[in-house]
Amino acid sequence: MALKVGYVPYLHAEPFYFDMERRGLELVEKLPSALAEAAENGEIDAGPLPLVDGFRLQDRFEPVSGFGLASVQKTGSVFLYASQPVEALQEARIGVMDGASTSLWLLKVLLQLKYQVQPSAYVTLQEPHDAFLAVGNRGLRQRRGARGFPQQYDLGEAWYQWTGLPFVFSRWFVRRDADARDKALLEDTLYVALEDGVNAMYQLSSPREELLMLPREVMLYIQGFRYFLRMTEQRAIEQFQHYLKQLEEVR
Ligand SMILES: C=C(O[C@@H]1C=C(C(=O)O)C=C[C@H]1O)C(=O)O
Repeated sequence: MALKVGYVPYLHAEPFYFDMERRGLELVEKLPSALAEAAENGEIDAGPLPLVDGFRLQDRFEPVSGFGLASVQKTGSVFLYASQPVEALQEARIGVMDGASTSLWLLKVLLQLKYQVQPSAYVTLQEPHDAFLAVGNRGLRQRRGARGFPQQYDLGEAWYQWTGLPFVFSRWFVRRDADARDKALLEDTLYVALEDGVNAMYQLSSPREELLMLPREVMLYIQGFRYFLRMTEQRAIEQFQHYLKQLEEVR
């Protein structure tokens, strides 16, 4: 049986899927925030799970080598837009775009521990809000700003300025009891992704109209990510876990 793989419909995730359908893997579209549940209830066997969700699924899912997604110095698509400077967001209501999971925890860590402000609530975008978190392709489309919210912060950049580290958003996981040959196939398609998937994004000849991006902008955006997690990214994960623990303690 072909593995069912969670497909995140974001531009920066496209390299991962470059070789998958051709090799017989079945893609199931999911926002990052829906991947963990889909993994738990058997809708998918593998996928780039948000870092925070990966922590709690480790008994049934194992990492696929070092594959994952990290921003190096900034994301270009994970933004907080605010009506006032971030230091003034004490008691503010923060809207959160569908899809956010680890990025929401990154926002909480930054607000409470870096900027020392405690918002009053995290709400949906349909409810009134003083600031909001944008991710994925909607974040990309709004990269030049959001009307009514003059302050804009790239969360990957805020994290990098604070820690000097990249930020890890997701890691590839596969069901521990999946067939060994299926696991090997998945891993191999991800190695192809690292080379050919990323290269394909560097060699686009036409603009991505829906995202208002020229080929060169796509290239620069993709260059801002790492698709394989090494020592520095591992240290970044540990640093983030340390802050998540601190967040629990101050609550
Ligand atoms: C870098 C981004 O991060 C995405 C957001 C994630 C999350 O919030 O859990 C997980 C993986 C990424 O696909 C983005 O949205 O641009």
